[in-house]
Amino acid sequence: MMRAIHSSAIISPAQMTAIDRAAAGSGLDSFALMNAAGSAVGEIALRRFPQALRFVVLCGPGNNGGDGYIAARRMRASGACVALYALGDAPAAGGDAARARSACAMAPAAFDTFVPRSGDVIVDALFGAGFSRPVCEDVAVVMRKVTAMDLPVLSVDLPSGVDGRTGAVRGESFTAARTVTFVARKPGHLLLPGRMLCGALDVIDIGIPRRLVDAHAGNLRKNTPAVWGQEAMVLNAAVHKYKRGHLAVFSGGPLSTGAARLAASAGLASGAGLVTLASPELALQANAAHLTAVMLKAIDTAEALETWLDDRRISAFVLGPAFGDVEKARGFVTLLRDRRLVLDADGITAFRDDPAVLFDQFATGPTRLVMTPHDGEFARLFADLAQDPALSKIDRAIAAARRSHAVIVFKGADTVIADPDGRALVNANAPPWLATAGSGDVLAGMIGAHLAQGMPAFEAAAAGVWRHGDAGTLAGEGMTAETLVQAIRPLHA
Ligand SMILES: NC(=O)C1=CN([C@@H]2O[C@H](COP(=O)(O)OP(=O)(O)OC[C@H]3O[C@@H](n4cnc5c(N)ncnc54)[C@H](OP(=O)(O)O)[C@@H]3O)[C@@H](O)[C@H]2O)[C@@H](O)CC1
Ligand SMILES: [K+]
Repeated sequence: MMRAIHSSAIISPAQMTAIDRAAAGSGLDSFALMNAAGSAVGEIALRRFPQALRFVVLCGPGNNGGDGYIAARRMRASGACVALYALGDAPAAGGDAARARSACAMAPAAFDTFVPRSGDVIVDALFGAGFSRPVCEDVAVVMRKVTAMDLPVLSVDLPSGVDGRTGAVRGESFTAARTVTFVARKPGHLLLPGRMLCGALDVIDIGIPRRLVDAHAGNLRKNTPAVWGQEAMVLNAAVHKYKRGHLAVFSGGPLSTGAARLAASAGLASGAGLVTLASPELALQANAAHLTAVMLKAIDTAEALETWLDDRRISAFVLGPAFGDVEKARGFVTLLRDRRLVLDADGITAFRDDPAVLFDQFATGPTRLVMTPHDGEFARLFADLAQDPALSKIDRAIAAARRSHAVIVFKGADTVIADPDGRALVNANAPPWLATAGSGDVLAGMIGAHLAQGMPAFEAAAAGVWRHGDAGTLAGEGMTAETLVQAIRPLHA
C-alpha cells in the first residue's frame, strides 16, 4: 500500500543519503527499500500509462538503475511488454542494484541500441540522487529523440539530467510526464527549471521510519498554510481595526503613484485594519482621486516622517514600489530601522552601492525587515551570491538572509523565502500568469499586511507569498494587478 508522506518537507540529496545510512544502520534492509521504490514505479507506470504498447526501461549504473530493474520485473509480471536497456558498466557487484538486475531475470540490451518507437512509454531510471556531471552526448541524443517524438516519460526519482540539489539541467534532460520520488520532495522538484521537467509528482513512502527522516531533514519546506497558519490572525468582524494593524505604504511622485496604490489596496484586502498611503505633496491629488478606503498622508521630508513615526500604532511599512528617489529612500529607511518594513523595488536598489549600510541597520533586535527582490534586484545587493554557480536558489536566499538580517523573498515562479536563522520555504502555487506588471507591488502590500497584524517576519512573508499565488490562481489567466487584488481571499478560521 503506497502512502504519500511528509507533505511539506523538502530533503536535499545529501540529507537523503544520510537518511539512507541511518536506515541501514538501524537494521532496515536496503534492498527492501529498493524493492518498495521500484515496485511503486512499476505499479504507477501500469496504472498511469495504460496506452503503452511497450515499456522501455532505461537503467543507469547506480541505484536509480536498480529501481528500474525492479520496476521492469514488476511490469513484466503483470504481462506488459517490457524492453530493458542498460547504460555503462554493470552495477557494482554485491550492491543492491546488481541484486535487482539479477532478480529481474531479463538481459538488458546496450543503451546505444535503443531505437524509440511510437507507442513506447519510457521509464527513465538513468540517474537520480547520484547524478554528478553533465550527461554525455549519447544520452543527450536519446533524450532529444524521445522529446521530439513526444513519448511519455516516467522518471524515477528525478528526470535524468536534472540536478536534485539545484533544479538545474546539466547538459540535457528528459521532460517527464510523471516523476516518482521517495520519502520527500527534493529541491530539484520545486526549483526551476527542474519543476517544469518533472510533470506530475508522486512522493512515495518506502518504509523509512519518520523519526529517521525528521532527524536528518533540515529547515527546508514547501510553502503551505500549515507552515504559517497558526501565526495568522483569523479575521472576523469582531476584531477591532487597530488590532488588525496599521500599514503605511510610501508613494512615488505624481507620475508614478499606481504601484504604491496597488500595494496599499492589496494590504487592505489582505486584512490590515488600516492602510495609509504616505505621499509626496505633489502626488496627493493623483492619489486622492483614486483612493477610498485607503487613507492619505502628506510625507515629503525626513522631518515629516520622523514626526509621523511618533504614532507607534503604525505597525508596518512598505517602501519601494515606484518610489523613485533613491536618496530619499535611504534616509527614510534609516528612520524606519526599528520598525517592521517591507523593502521592494527602488527601496532595494537604493542600497546597491553600499548594501552593508542597509544590513547594519537591521542587525540587532528581532527580524523585522522583509526584502522582496527579483533576480535583478537580488544581484544588486548580493552580486557574489548571484554569480556563484555552485549555489542553488535556496542556498542564495539563505545566505542573503543571514548576511542582511532580513527575511528574503527571492521572487520568481519558484519563489524562495528564507529567514536569517536558516529556515527556508519554496513556494509552488503561483500560476505562470502571475508574472505581470504590478504583481510585485501587490505582493509587497500583502506581506506588509501580515507584518502589520503582528505575524513574525518569516511567517508574514510566507503567508503573503502563498496568498498571492492563491489569488493569482483564482483571478485566472488574463488577470491584471487590479483583478489580482480583488481575488485575494480572506483567511478562514
Ligand atoms: N535513498 C534511498 O533511500 C533510496 C534510493 N533509491 C534510489 O537510489 C538512487 C540513488 O542511487 P545512487 O546514489 O547509486 O545514484 P544514481 O542516481 O543511480 O547515479 C549514480 C551512478 O550514475 C553515474 N553517473 C552520474 N552522473 C552521470 C553522468 N552524467 N553520466 C554517466 N554516469 C553518471 C555515477 O557514476 P560515478 O559518478 O560514480 O562515476 C554512478 O554510477 C535514487 O535516485 C533512487 O532512485 C531507491 O532505491 C530507494 C532507496
Ligand atoms: K531518473
